[in-house]
Amino acid sequence: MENGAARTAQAVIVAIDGPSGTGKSSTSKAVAAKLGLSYLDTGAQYRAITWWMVSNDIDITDPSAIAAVAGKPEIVSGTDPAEPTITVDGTDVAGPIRTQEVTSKVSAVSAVPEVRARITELQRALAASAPAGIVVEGRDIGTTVLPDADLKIFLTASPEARAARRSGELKGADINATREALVKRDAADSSRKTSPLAKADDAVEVDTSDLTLQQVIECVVTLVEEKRAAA
Ligand SMILES: Nc1ncnc2c1ncn2[C@@H]1O[C@H](COP(=O)(O)OP(=O)(O)O)[C@@H](O)[C@H]1O
Ligand SMILES: Nc1ccn([C@@H]2O[C@H](COP(=O)(O)OP(=O)(O)O)[C@@H](O)[C@H]2O)c(=O)n1
Repeated sequence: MENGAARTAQAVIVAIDGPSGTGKSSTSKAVAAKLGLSYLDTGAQYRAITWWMVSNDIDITDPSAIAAVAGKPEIVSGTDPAEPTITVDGTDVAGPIRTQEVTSKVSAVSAVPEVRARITELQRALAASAPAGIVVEGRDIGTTVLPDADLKIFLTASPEARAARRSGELKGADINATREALVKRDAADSSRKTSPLAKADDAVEVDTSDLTLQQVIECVVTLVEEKRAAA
């Protein structure tokens, strides 16, 4: 990727991918804050376009109906890791994109190629304009969105660990139901035709099942610092 005029000499692009509950958001935010980088949660963008589809009564079982309106909503992401924001047509949707309804529909919407093309364009533009560099987290960042990233990390964790973390967040949620929903979403995200959830060949895989969040953050910070020192 070409560095724009506004970027520093050491601008660094970090791609963090992996399934739900592996620690992508928490790790990416903390690493970006610690290193003075921007931060982009690409899952929030797919959730935002899904929220718009649901709010506008688009039939999400019909990929052509989704494709026909994929260009309509204006999705804007704020990339400060201390205060990430997401708006759709000027409305703050940080809360509404986390509902059970959006979570259960996001894989179907994000499988539509026109949706991916639109969102990928936004992601590349944000990465190219981040002054000191950026940590971008998602499912296809290292493979498709930013294949020339300076560092690629693929986070994994057992379904049990991931379900325990998620049901800790969703107070009172049944752990088995949470686990099943996660595994189902992983399968949908991994099996779609257009840029599925996958580890890039040159990504460093980190199994976070038995690591604390702090250990994962330190591991990624060290990897970024090593890359910078070698550049
Ligand atoms: N290594 C870890 N050990 C324990 N809990 C973790 C770890 N990493 C993340 N968490 C917790 O698990 C939950 C899901 O993490 P999150 O960063 O949102 O994952 P993802 O973005 O991959 O879905 C959060 O509540 C987070 O605090
Ligand atoms: N780069 C990305 C990021 C998310 N997504 C989709 O968006 C959904 C929500 O992503 P997320 O990161 O918010 O999910 P959680 O891991 O936070 O539950 C995923 O299940 C994918 O369907 C994607 O297709 N590509």
